[in-house]
Amino acid sequence: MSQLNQLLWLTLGVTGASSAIGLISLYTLFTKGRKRYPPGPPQYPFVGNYPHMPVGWTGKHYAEVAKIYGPIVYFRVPGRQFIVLNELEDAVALFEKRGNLYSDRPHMHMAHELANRKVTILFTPYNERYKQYKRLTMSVTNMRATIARWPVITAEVHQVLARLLESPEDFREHIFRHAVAVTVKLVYGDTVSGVQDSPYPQWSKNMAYLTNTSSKPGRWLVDSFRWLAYIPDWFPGAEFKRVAKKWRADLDVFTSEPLRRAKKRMQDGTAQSCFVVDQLEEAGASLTPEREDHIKYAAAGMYSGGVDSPSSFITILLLCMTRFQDVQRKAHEELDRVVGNDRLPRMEDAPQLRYIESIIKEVHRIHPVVNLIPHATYTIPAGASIVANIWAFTRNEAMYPEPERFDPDRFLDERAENAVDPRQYTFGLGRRRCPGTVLTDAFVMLTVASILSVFNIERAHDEDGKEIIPDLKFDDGLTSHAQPFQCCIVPRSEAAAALVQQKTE
Ligand code: HEM
Repeated sequence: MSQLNQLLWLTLGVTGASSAIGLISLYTLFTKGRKRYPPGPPQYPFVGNYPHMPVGWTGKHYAEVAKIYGPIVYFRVPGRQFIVLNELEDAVALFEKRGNLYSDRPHMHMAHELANRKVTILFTPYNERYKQYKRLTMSVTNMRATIARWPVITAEVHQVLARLLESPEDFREHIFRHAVAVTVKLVYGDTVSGVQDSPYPQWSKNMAYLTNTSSKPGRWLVDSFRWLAYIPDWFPGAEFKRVAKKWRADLDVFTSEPLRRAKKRMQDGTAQSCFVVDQLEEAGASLTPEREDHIKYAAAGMYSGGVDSPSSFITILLLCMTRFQDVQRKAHEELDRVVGNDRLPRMEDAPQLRYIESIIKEVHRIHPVVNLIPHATYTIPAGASIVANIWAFTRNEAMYPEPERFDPDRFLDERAENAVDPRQYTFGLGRRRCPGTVLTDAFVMLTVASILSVFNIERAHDEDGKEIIPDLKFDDGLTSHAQPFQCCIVPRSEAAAALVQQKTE
């Protein structure tokens, strides 16, 4: 049901009971104290800046608003306040230099309470429980642990190359399953590649949908009007409560079932070393329910974060390769020079693959997978969302001249001095910065180098034989994805295809 319909139903069914006094006090709330805050669009009575805030996580919109009101923009909607930072220095000053005050998460009632996401690391407030999750997560994703798992990642990369050879038209699904396979292997020690009826990809899809939809700004009236949470499930317009109930159940399966399976393999003596097995073994007889709970949710945080963002990123990179064929040609030249034609790329090649690395940086910049990053503050206005507009940082002309141009050379030639590596902020800033950066860099580098080493990413043709040049178009989720596009993934040579077959026979 559309938001407008929800509003109508709820207004008829419930708001009818609210008194004029309630409306007057809301209006007062909106109009008083306005001067203390940064500039922003004028607020309307009762709804504040609702009309200025599109549903969804679109950084470009807020960058446009910043052209009118300046780099720090203030918005207010009933029950919530947002300060959007459009310049990198401001985000560094708050999230990094004053991290003790700006590392909480804004409270989104639908996501946190009704769907129960408050127990998972991405949504957890900045407290002791969060610190336990982070410590456990970093034990898998730090540099040493990542290097120790290079063989696992490499074996999975060979698997995805084989899938792309078999059915290149399903490239999106293959890339998604590749991210699931790597993450599930590292976190739960279970195998996804080659298992036809593996439930892990579907659980990941459910979780990505839940994360993106439950947290969509402006999507849920209950985020602004918390009293709506108390209306009964059967009430007209209470569809959101039924949705939330389903999401709670999905979240429970997503967090509990992979752990239960790992414990079963431990009992059967077939468990492989991985995050949960190592942690449960280390705790041994002294495992408390609280510690098991921390392990369970730290694992689920990685299972969730390790799939949607990396697979979206690699898909966007393939979109860019389809569109920018000259860039792909230069990548092929580098791979032929560094890796040659008689083997597949290895992790050890990474330091020599400087052009591939600059493509990865440019893909992070041209469309950051996470456009807007919300933290919350304990300072005035307490509980307000302080949102880093990552998309706006990528369009800063002092760092990136001609920012709309896709040009990996900006990180290699004389412009490199000012071109801040976008990974410094596309993974977030400060204490909540993504714990998966090192792991992502290794995973992405080997996957991308291997795909480009074996395949040409060519443009599809329409029925008149004309090349289809895909547009750079994306959805507005918390994790943003490329809209559907066509490309043809073709082996560069028979020898390249044979290399893949040898590795996976
Ligand atoms: C292209 C790949 C990735 C991108 C662009 C990305 C981006 C992000 C961003 C922007 C945040 C929020 C940071 C903040 O609030 O300041 C985040 C959080 C997180 N990411 Fe990633 N991420 C990626 C890969 C991964 C991987 C591979 C893992 C698996 C370990 C992971 C696990 C997490 C977790 C657990 C959090 C929550 C951290 C918190 O709330 O404190 N991410 N990520």
